[in-house]
Amino acid sequence: MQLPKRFLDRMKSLLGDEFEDFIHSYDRSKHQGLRVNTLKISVEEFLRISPFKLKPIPWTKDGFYYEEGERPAKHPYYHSGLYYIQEPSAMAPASVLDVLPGDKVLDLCAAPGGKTIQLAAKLSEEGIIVTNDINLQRVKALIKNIELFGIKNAIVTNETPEKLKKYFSSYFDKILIDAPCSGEGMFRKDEKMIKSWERQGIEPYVAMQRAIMDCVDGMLKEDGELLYSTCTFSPEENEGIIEEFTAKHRDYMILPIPKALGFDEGRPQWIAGKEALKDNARLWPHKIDGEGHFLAWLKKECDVPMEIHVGHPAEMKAPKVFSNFMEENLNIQIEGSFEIHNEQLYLLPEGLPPLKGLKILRSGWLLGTIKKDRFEPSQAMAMALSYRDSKRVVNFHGKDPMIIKYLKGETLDIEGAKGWTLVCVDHFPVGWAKQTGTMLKNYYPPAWRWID
Ligand SMILES: C[S@@+](CC[C@H](N)C(=O)[O-])C[C@H]1O[C@@H](n2cnc3c(N)ncnc32)[C@H](O)[C@@H]1O
Repeated sequence: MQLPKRFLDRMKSLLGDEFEDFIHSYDRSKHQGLRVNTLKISVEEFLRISPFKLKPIPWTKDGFYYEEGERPAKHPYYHSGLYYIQEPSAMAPASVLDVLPGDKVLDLCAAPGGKTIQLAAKLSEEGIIVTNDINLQRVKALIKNIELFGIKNAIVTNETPEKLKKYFSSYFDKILIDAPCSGEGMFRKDEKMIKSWERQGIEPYVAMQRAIMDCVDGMLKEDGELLYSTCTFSPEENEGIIEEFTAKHRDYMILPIPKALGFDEGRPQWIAGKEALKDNARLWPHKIDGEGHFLAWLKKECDVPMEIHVGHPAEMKAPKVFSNFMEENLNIQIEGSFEIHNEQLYLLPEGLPPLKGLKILRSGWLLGTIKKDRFEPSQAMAMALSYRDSKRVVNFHGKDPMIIKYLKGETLDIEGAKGWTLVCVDHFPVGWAKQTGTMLKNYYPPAWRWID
């Protein structure tokens, strides 16, 4: 791999004796990881049914290395949202941020959503995750992942941090800023990053990171926590940003990130910064089985806990067509506050402030479309149900060729009682079909179809 000379010279002067080890890591192969989606399956159960040989990733309970040559994205279990494929070091930020069920969480730079899915699993369906990205194309991938992984309590926005700040004043318990960065830590994984680095360098990213960080304080509650992460080595984008932020916001304390997992200390000496920056973590490709990352974990301190009052959207009961749909097709009652946007019915998470004026692409659980007196259930609904919730289920074994036919969008010659039918692989839902009596009409979304 041809690394830029400017990059090598800088790393050599920063790392000194360590440089040789660092540079040799580029001759080793990259590591592949997957993370079990605990919203759908426990780690123990997944390990029991896993078709792959897996080895634990030390810094996250649900993450595993898989071996070279395996193709987990080409398995029906991937289509049922049982796991997300993610670079192992990228699992660290959401693993360190201490998200608890019931928290209100912001993932500010979220697309395509690897960390959102991890944070949502920690919420265990209680609380809210607002997941945002400034890039609309990337938000589309984020929405697909929200649906595939069965997340019901996400608000997906396509906004600037400045605008979000106006709506979510002192609202969040936890904020993740997985900042846009120069990507030096990803050179081994993705050589395209080298070209982009040569074109842009680090300066534009430092400016973006500063602007983003300027907005987060207003959105975090007192006593709340913030995790800042990048996948780059340059001190200006890492310790430099945290030094500046904590100098501006004296009520923030740097929390120590445990180092027993192979993580290294932050390097205040590289920017003449304060000692406390050592509590940040650096993940080095020559010290762990993963790519380069930086993590800073901060807490906003307060003396007296503050009561935050937020407005609530008007309550709306389930519309009649949806109640009829539930009665005919489900074994459960979906209850709460509903909202209809462009014929689409959503179940809203509880405790939202008024959001009129924000560019929202998903508000909670998209249940389906109301077309006059008909209700058509969504893929997002299928992916967040359990097979027990549906009155009619067709279940295929993971190795049954019929499941691939379904995932390819084909009609299946299977007889059964008429009505909406949840199609499952080993009892994990993958989508809807409509049973006509003699066959299953396929409702698997064309954009999600299996391609050989
Ligand atoms: C490192 S990537 C995020 C990866 C993501 N957290 C994940 O785990 O899948 C950084 C993201 O920040 C977004 N971004 C850049 N500037 C932003 C801004 N000012 N506000 C919000 N998002 C921004 C980019 O579009 C990009 O998707």
